Amino acid sequence: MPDDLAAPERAPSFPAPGGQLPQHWSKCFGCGDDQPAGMTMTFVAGEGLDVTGRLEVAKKYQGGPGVIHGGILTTAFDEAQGMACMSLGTAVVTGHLEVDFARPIPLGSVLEIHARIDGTVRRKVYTSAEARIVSGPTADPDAVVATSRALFLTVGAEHFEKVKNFVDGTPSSPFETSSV
Ligand SMILES: CCCCCCCC/C=C\CCCCCCCC(=O)SCCNC(=O)CCNC(=O)[C@H](O)C(C)(C)COP(=O)(O)OP(=O)(O)OC[C@H]1O[C@@H](n2cnc3c(N)ncnc32)[C@H](O)[C@@H]1OP(=O)(O)O
Repeated sequence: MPDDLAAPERAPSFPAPGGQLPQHWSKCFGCGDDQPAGMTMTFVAGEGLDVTGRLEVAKKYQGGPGVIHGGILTTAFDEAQGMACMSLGTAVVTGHLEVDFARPIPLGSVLEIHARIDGTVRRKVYTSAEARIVSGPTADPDAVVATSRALFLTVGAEHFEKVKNFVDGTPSSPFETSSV
């Protein structure tokens, strides 16, 4: 974490504390409602540059016997820390993300992930988050079961220009075929 972190303003477009965040993209695997395979995470704004996300740990997310797959948990952190960046009012993408898995997370549990912006340097947005099991098997809202740190980069609309024709998984341009 750099020493010269700036503390950004909360964007006026960010929901009031306790308010539900909109999906950032309906086909997103993490939060979209137009993504049948997705995790349908939901998010509530915190008091500052932070959010609390919720994930129901479905059977299909199994990695080891009875527990969440580490990649799914990593995805949940990516989504939560990205959604915290919504408080800046600009689009971001993940540059780097690391996770510490502290406790097993059983299938059937409900996770809450509290994620925040720690500060910014130019386009770099430093974030962190913790996960807790708030209901279901082994629930203990005081116990942190995993933590994450991630670096996001703010991007403009041009970042998505080259890939925008692939949103439905069917390349239409420049290849004009779905076999590519
Ligand atoms: C995703 C949809 C967003 C929709 C937006 C709606 C608005 C809502 C807002 C918010 C909600 C968002 C919710 C999202 C949740 C999910 C997010 C994901 O999963 S995103 C997919 C995975 N990530 C990628 O696909 C990136 C692929 N990588 C790239 O495109 C580039 O590498 C990119 C943009 C990350 C950086 O490339 P450069 O050319 O723009 O920037 P350079 O000049 O290389 O770096 C700028 C600074 O960042 C540092 N930097 C870059 N990458 C770094 C890294 N990996 N580690 C450390 N530093 C890094 C560099 O050292 C440089 O630092 P110095 O300013 O010079 O100090």
